[in-house]
Amino acid sequence: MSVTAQSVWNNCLEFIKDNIQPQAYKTWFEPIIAVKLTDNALSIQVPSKFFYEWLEEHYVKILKVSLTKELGEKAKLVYIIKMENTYGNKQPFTERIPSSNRNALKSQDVDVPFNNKSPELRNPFVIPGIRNVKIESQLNPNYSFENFLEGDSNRLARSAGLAVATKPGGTSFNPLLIFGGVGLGKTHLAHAIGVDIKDKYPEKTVLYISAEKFTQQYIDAVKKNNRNDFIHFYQIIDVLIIDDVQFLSGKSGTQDVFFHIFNHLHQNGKQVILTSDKAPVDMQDIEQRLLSRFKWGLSAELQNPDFETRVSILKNKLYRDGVEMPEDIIEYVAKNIKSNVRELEGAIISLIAQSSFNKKEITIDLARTIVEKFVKNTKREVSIDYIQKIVSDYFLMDVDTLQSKTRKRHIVQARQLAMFFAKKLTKASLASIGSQIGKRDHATVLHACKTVDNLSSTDKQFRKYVDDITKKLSV
Ligand SMILES: Nc1ncnc2c1ncn2[C@@H]1O[C@H](COP(=O)(O)OP(=O)(O)OP(=O)(O)O)[C@@H](O)[C@H]1O
Repeated sequence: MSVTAQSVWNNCLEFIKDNIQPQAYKTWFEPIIAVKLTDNALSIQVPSKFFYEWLEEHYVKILKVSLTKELGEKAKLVYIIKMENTYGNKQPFTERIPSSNRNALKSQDVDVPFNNKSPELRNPFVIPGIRNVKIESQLNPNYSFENFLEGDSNRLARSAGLAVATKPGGTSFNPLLIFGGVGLGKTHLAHAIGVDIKDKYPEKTVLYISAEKFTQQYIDAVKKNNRNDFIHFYQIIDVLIIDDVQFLSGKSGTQDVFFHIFNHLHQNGKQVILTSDKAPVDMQDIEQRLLSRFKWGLSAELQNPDFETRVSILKNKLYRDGVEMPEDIIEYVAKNIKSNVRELEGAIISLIAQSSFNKKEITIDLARTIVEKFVKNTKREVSIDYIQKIVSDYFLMDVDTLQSKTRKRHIVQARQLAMFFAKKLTKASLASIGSQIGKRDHATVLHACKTVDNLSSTDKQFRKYVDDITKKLSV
């Protein structure tokens, strides 16, 4: 039987299949097409540069062993990269890697026949299209379990995190969704899990990414026609940590791609960790099928820490920073800042800074001034619900009336003001604002924002509404 590119490649595939995970085989080897066999060189066509890069980084050894078995010690592999269909042209076209490159390949020593990586393709975490962004694990080693202090408010979430870190993908906490209010430690805990997994299982690919960055990467990938590469990239991660998933609200394209990535990871026993500022039942504008996935594992809440936990967090911070502080001052701060650990830490840092810059002794009086100023100056996170409540109270109506379908002028104006402030003070998308304020579409919200802008520069009374509500919302 004559030896063809196909027959050589089939034999290689049989060998490779026996030696790697079925899913990896399916993802990285099934799409390859054997194209040509000349002398000792087998040319294979791969779907993209990213694909090529991945093979080189992860499977070069097995490729070398299998091909050497087939073609002998002088075996060489040539990649042909199939370009993606960039300009709406239905016909895909192929691009050979530059001949100079191929020649270099052929002239290389047999011991390194596969070592043909071009430097720009070295990093497997570079998604084509966002080529210069190095992703790595993105974990912050300062956010560890040791310095995430335990209390009643976070015991469940912390223990679940520890269990996941011990056996990623192997517990029923998959996904693990950590939710809670602003500054309560969601990001810290999510990192701690990732850091611990990396310590215990250095070979695992762990990736921390904010939902916002994930969305941006996806938009870029779509723009550059790299959607499939984007999906492939995320599908090979062992532990995927996505922070602030509520950001996906109203972004149906990103939700859709995340749904596919999530399913793939989950089916393959990979761990998914999510954080959110609200429980799944309270998430707005997230598709039902995705919400139901979020509920598959464990949703663990981080609540406001109690007084004792707040004191321990402060003491721990001071200890780590090597600063001593009288007990009554620590207690004063812990008593007065209750609902946000970031503010708690911020106040103590300001206190230390003030006392050292101004050479002032740390007294209760100084603590009082700082805590007052600090709390006053801290911009509170405003929710769309809160905005609707403030606006409807201001116009002496209830929220249902503000959201109703009526065209009565003063109600329409109240609704438009609520939309305007939601756009100004929250990160929600126009679509999400519209759906939360009376189930309107994004165009209505856009129109509302323009109307409020126009009216406030032409109508004195209306300007007063805007100023009054601004004041109420900034208290
Ligand atoms: N239990 C804890 N022990 C020690 N430090 C904590 C604890 N909880 C929160 N912190 C600290 O509080 C700060 C805020 O935490 P983090 O950024 O994780 O909050 P978050 O819930 O993600 O906030 P956001 O809602 O703004 O995203 C961090 O410096 C973190 O280290």
